Amino acid sequence: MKNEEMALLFSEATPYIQKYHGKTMVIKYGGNAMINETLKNAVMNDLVTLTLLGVRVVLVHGGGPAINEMLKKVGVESHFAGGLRVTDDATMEIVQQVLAGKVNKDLVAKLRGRGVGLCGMDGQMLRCTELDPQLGHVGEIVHVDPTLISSLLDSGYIPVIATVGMDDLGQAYNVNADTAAAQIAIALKAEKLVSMTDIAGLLRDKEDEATLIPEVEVSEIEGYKSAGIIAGGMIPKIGGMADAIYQGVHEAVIIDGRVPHSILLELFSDRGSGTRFYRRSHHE
Ligand SMILES: Nc1ncnc2c1ncn2[C@@H]1O[C@H](COP(=O)(O)OP(=O)(O)O)[C@@H](O)[C@H]1O
Ligand SMILES: CC(=O)N[C@@H](CCC(=O)OP(=O)(O)O)C(=O)O
Repeated sequence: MKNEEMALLFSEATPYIQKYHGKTMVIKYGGNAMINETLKNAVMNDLVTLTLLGVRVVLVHGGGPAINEMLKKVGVESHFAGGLRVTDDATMEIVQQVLAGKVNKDLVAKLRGRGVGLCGMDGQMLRCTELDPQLGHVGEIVHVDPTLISSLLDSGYIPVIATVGMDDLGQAYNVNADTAAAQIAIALKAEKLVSMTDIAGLLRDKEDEATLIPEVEVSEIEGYKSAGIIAGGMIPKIGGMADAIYQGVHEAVIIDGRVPHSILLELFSDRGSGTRFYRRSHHE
């Protein structure tokens, strides 16, 4: 990069650095975008950069593919309904082991001493009840207690959260990571919710990236749903985006986690990518 380009980059970033300084950002990193170690390392490096720029970063992670792999290894069959994993006792055990164990600690290890790995059971952060008896131990979040997250942020750490919650009796629940990230963002009164996934954003035709929908006004979501555009893992993702916007999170976007440094480009440049959600009355 030429010196001039470098200088331009910094001057373009300055207003954004100012805007996000001291603000809370909830970043959801989907299992499907954890393609390889190099990319995971790059994403975690970017999160450290964000904290050095004064952003209060909360990482909420998925791990669907890693759960699938382990379930296959131990011979437990798995099904999804409406984008959610049907979770019986055996599945719940694996979800807890993989999500709150391996996936969580692998990410913590890449945050160069700044990460603290937690799951929704810690500090009763994600209090759950059963969402639907047909889905088994899939949790509906009834309360988010952000105390533990806030105290870690105040101490300069990056909380790394696996979305396993529990009820008052200690029963574990499997919570979709996008749903949890949105509820956590709401409870923290976050400035921004970013979901990093393995696709360019919400597409009209999911096989064709040229059909990217760059902006969605939240009241349009129902129309997209009835047109069958939103399917599979996109269902809880879009639901989370809408909840966040309706409940006071200022910005919510889905970006392509496979693109190197997509999070830095989204936050600090004019080249916003992916799909941005907004509410008309709040649209600048
Ligand atoms: N309209 C759509 N636009 C984009 N992706 C879609 C759409 N409908 C369904 N999808 C699917 O949603 C997937 C992303 O959700 P998911 O697999 O849960 O990823 P993550 O692990 O990042 O949460 C995409 O890879 C795509 O296959
Ligand atoms: C209830 C439910 O579906 N839970 C998810 C939790 C992990 C997740 O959401 O991971 P991704 O973000 O990688 O999809 C699951 O069991 O796969």
